[in-house]
Amino acid sequence: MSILEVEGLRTVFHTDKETVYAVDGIDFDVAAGETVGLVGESGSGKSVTARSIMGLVKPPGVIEDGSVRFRGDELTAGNWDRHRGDMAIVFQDPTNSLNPVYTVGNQIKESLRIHQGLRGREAHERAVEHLEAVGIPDAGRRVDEYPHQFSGGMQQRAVIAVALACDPDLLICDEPTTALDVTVQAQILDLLADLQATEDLAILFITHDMGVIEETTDRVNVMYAGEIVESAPVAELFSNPKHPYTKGLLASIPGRTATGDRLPTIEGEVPTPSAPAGSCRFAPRCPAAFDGCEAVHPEAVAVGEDHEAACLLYDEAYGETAEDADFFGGDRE
Ligand SMILES: Nc1ncnc2c1ncn2[C@@H]1O[C@H](COP(=O)(O)OP(=O)(O)OP(=O)(O)O)[C@@H](O)[C@H]1O
Ligand code: NI
Repeated sequence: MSILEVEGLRTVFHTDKETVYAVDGIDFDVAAGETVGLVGESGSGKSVTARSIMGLVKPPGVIEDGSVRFRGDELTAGNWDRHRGDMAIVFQDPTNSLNPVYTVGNQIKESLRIHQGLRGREAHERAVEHLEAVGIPDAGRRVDEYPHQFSGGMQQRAVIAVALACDPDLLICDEPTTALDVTVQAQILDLLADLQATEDLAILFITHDMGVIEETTDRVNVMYAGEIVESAPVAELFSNPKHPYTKGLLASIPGRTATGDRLPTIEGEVPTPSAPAGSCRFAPRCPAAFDGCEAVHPEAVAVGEDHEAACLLYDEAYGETAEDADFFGGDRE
């Protein structure tokens, strides 16, 4: 059963200069106990998606269209408060998530008080348990320490403990390991996998790193300039990528392409979507683009079992005219 359903979500920013279609009509679901990935380069709309789900979009941003349902309850009708303890979010930088003037324990206890009505001794003991559960050694002592006394990795563990103290069903992780060094990053990913198994958590995992996606997720949504351009179960996406953008992201994983010491990367960067999509937003960077791509907006079509891509190469009406070349270094010498 899906606990989160996102349908036709459109979140725009009305700035003085232009309207930014940061999230432009996306659909995806997260089932109970499942880890769903949202991957794309910087500026593709991942964080705005997370904020939209959590009800954290602030002016000049507005959810203009679509639906976000938590266990069937429409959140965009202003119902976020009813689900405050059901969903939690962990951001990239733990230093911004922890309050420097309170002990780590007090921040967990605050969450326990609000969401579970626990106080005093009971809250204290539970806070220690939460720190132990996220792998903080000597938790009974460290519960009374301040965030600055924790290393970066320990701070992110503490942030996760605070998030879990409200006993959520859905945890959104927005680049939770990007600010950490590689070893610590791996430890945090292991921790999330363990927690998911023990707490039966659903996780929406946001990252720009395809390597992390492969290790962490069950299902992947690839995002580009406000749109989901491909979605599939993780093994299918990695063995049988369809969208040229996905192929480009995969080719940039170190060690994945056969030879050569230079990583093939996609040239250019994600454009700011400042007009409704009338064409493929990836076309200007796409090695497989053909005439139709600049004129027609591609809709998502089935390209395999439980696998969709929004690319004219796979649209019956257009794909015939294009050549499905093996670009991005498939057989590079
Ligand atoms: N407050 C804002 N005002 C105007 N535009 C915004 C605002 N916040 C985000 N955007 C725009 O929305 C788009 C998506 O941004 P978002 O932060 O969601 O990207 P992202 O995929 O999370 O990137 P990153 O990997 O860098 O975190 C970008 O074009 C960004 O400039
Ligand atoms: Ni982001």
